[in-house]
Amino acid sequence: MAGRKQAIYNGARSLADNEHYIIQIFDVAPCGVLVKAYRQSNSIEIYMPITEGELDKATLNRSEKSLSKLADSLDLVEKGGQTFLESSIPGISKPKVVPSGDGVRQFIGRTKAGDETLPEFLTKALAELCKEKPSGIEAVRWLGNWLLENNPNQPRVEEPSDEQVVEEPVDDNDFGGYGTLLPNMFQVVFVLGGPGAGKGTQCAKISEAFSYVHLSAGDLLRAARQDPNSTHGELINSFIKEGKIVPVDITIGLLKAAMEQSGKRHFLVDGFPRNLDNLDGWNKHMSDCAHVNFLLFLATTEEVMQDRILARGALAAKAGAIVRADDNVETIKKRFHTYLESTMPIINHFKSLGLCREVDSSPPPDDVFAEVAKHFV
Ligand SMILES: Nc1ncnc2c1ncn2[C@@H]1O[C@H](COP(=O)(O)OP(=O)(O)OP(=O)(O)O)[C@@H](O)[C@H]1O
Ligand SMILES: O=c1ccn([C@@H]2O[C@H](COP(=O)(O)O)[C@@H](O)[C@H]2O)c(=O)[nH]1
Repeated sequence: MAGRKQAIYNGARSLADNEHYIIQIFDVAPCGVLVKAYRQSNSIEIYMPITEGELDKATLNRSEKSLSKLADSLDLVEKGGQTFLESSIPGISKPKVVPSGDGVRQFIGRTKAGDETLPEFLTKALAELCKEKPSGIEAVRWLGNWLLENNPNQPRVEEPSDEQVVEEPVDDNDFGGYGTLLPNMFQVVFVLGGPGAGKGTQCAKISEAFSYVHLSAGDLLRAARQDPNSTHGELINSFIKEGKIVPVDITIGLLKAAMEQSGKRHFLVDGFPRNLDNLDGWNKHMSDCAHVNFLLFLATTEEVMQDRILARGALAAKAGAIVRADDNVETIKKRFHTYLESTMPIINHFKSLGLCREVDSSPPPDDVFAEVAKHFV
């Protein structure tokens, strides 16, 4: 199409490889525009389609000024061993690596169909087909019906809002976030802040207002500590009393099991990842099944946090409830130390990725929530 159509923009410039390129933009309305960069030295052409939606988001039109701005914003990027054109204008999607060759096999291999991978699901379907032995076109019809009936990803009546999201095509670029977002993945917001910053309080409000499942890593560890079947009870106990961070394999095991058992897709992971070991463990065990949308950071002073924790302990004691083993001045000091030394670098890491949403959690709970909610709408 680009070859036969008249370009609506023609220009020339050097790109990141210091080679000279002819840049042309073709109008392919109503689909959008097509950018072509032609490397003169070896006649290589690189194309970049831009949809009408992206043009709208980027507030670009087909005027000479807009097209020139678009052409000036382009550069080359390398992804997955391929060279793409990329625009620095917000609203225009970043190029995606389309799996090919062995990448296709890996992509299909890790795509989930319920609790199974896609190849496992398809193997089961073919095994059922062999048992039934329909012939001719009937075999195709039978297999189609079986896949439709047994597809674990089809919308379920009891989960309309979550499933609706799962069914929609997901655009990683619109979404941003940490890790690759594939259909059916868990979607996660990490919630961090110092001890007593109000993470649990805000998570309760978010989960109520926005249908997220609240998973507190601390609560899961405390529950596992009490579980007579858990082999880690004593270890967890000693780590919590010392304000130290429990080895990640234990915490990830609890988080992953809770996510899978919930049958839901959207989670607030409260109080995790608390250190580099936690983040590495997450990347190792969860990156193929979970996408982190952003990190919510509840920030307040050490004084406020200490007052809140001590008040929480006093209130529990007064009510005859169990006082947390770490809600005492001695352990609070150790928890602050761990927070500053190990957790702040994780928060700063997410800041550097542009994925940290910070809210001052010093005001009363409802005022904090009014700010927090802005990040979820
Ligand atoms: N904005 C707020 N203003 C006043 N008190 C608050 C506020 N947010 C939470 N609290 C109170 O402070 C105490 C600690 O809050 P919360 O349990 O939500 O914090 P947390 O960050 O989850 O703590 P931890 O890390 O110790 O689990 C609770 O008693 C809670 O009721
Ligand atoms: O990922 C985690 C979360 C928590 N811990 C330990 O539990 C306590 C209490 O956690 P809260 O989030 O404040 O309820 C924390 O001090 C750690 O000792 C953990 O090890 N890993």
